[in-house]
Amino acid sequence: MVSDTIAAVATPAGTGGVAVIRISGANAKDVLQRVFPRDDYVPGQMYYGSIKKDGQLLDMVLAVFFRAPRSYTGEDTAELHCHGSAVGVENILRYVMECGARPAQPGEFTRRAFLNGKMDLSQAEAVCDFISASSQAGAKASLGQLTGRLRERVVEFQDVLTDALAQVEAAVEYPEEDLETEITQDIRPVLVRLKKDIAHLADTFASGQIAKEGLYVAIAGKPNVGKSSLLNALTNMDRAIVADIPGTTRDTIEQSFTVEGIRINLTDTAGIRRTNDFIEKQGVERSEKAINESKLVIFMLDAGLEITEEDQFVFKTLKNSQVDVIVVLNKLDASERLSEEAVKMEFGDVHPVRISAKTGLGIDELKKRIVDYAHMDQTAQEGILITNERHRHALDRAAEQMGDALDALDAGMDMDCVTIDLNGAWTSLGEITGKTVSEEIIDRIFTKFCLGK
Ligand SMILES: Nc1nc2c(c(=O)[nH]1)N(C=O)[C@@H](CNc1ccc(C(=O)N[C@@H](CCC(=O)O)C(=O)O)cc1)CN2
Ligand SMILES: Nc1nc2c(ncn2[C@@H]2O[C@H](COP(=O)(O)OP(=O)(O)OP(=O)(O)O)[C@@H](O)[C@H]2O)c(=O)[nH]1
Ligand SMILES: [Mg+2]
Repeated sequence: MVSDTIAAVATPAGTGGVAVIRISGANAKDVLQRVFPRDDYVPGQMYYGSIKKDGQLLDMVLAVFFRAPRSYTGEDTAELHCHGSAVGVENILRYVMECGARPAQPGEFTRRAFLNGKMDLSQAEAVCDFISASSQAGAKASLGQLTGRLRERVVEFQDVLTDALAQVEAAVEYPEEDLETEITQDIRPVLVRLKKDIAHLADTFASGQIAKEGLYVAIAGKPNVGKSSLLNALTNMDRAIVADIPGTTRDTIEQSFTVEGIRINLTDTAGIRRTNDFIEKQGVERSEKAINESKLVIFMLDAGLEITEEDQFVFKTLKNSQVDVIVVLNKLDASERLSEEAVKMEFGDVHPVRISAKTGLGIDELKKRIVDYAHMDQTAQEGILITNERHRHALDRAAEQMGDALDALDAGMDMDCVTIDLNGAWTSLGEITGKTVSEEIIDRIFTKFCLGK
């Protein structure tokens, strides 16, 4: 494959300790030779020296050359490790372009790595996810994929399919030998098992989403129960205005924090109640929207008050939106008029967390309850978590096609039908590794990358 030579700054824009310029393509060595002349470069060895243009010093740098295919992209690649000066880097990059490279497009280095077989599509996507990970859990999930664990699993699935297909094809080819019954008996359990494994992997998407994006949690309750105080206590910030006036919070307030490496995206909402106030009404609508967009809602009650119609109104809203709920009894530092029994009588078999947003009592326990919830649907197999909608879709589709194949088998349909479904499942799986995706999809994936990657 002939490819032109691309270059870009691989490190973030601006001032830094060191900035790296990366050059990749058939002419990478020529370009390097011109900006950083040497007799030869031992691949992988770093050399210290100057970059001079028309006798004028641009920077003192470290340079390294990697020979194809032993590089990140699989092409000849050179790197210039410059001082992290915005002006200096600009000068060197311009010089590199003048010496025969052209600016790389976003994701173009990794795209070349993919096209040269250095990694599959799931690994390339994981590179992007790892860079933008905002929590330990997200970093861990993407790093697992980056090292090829998802690819290996998918290839395992495909190998099973390939074997099954070979057997089915034997039955098609020698119909007179009545192999069909025998083969059906042989492969049926294998296919059932495979379908289950594929579906199981797809199911890790719920946990994968939490790892990647964080868990979306809203705080809901009638006005003045202490929702904003709880947002401040959980995030350890003075983020939301707190006042002893019902209806203080008008708009939703979002703030993220992490517990045990899991990102929690918390939304404080306006107290929900029936109101004729125009602004408050819109606040309530936004609260309902925030609740619908959350997986988990902290339903807050004031322990100093009996349950009121307003509390029941909030609870009804939560029931309607079918979110999971943690009930919290707040203001326990002040008084306790509301008993746990009364709460259970009203709202069912909940285990309220007893807190004081003011003193911090019970906040750690509440955090633990939230983290336990995040771990609840942990169905990870061998630590692989699906974090990408595209991958989940492909797995769902493959599981569906496996189901179709089994139905065809059980209905005693023509073996050709089984072959079509199994081939379909194989193709769906191939979308994850990139074996069976269109150019457009590959384009779409790589243009989302950052420049220099
Ligand atoms: N300076 C620098 N640091 C970096 C990168 C880079 O491109 N440059 N990477 C970019 O993302 C990551 C490391 N990824 C890399 C992956 C493969 C190869 C590579 O040269 N592979 C060859 C040879 C392996 C070997 O010598 O054992 C190969 O696969 O054949 C280099 C970097 C993170 N750190
Ligand atoms: N004693 C005590 N007071 C609290 C506690 N939490 C909140 N408060 C007080 O209750 C009042 C209302 O608190 P907020 O946090 O503004 O309540 P809110 O639910 O956000 O109210 P709205 O935004 O109006 O819906 C304030 O005066 C807080 O100081 C608590 O744990 N104990
Ligand atoms: Mg508030």
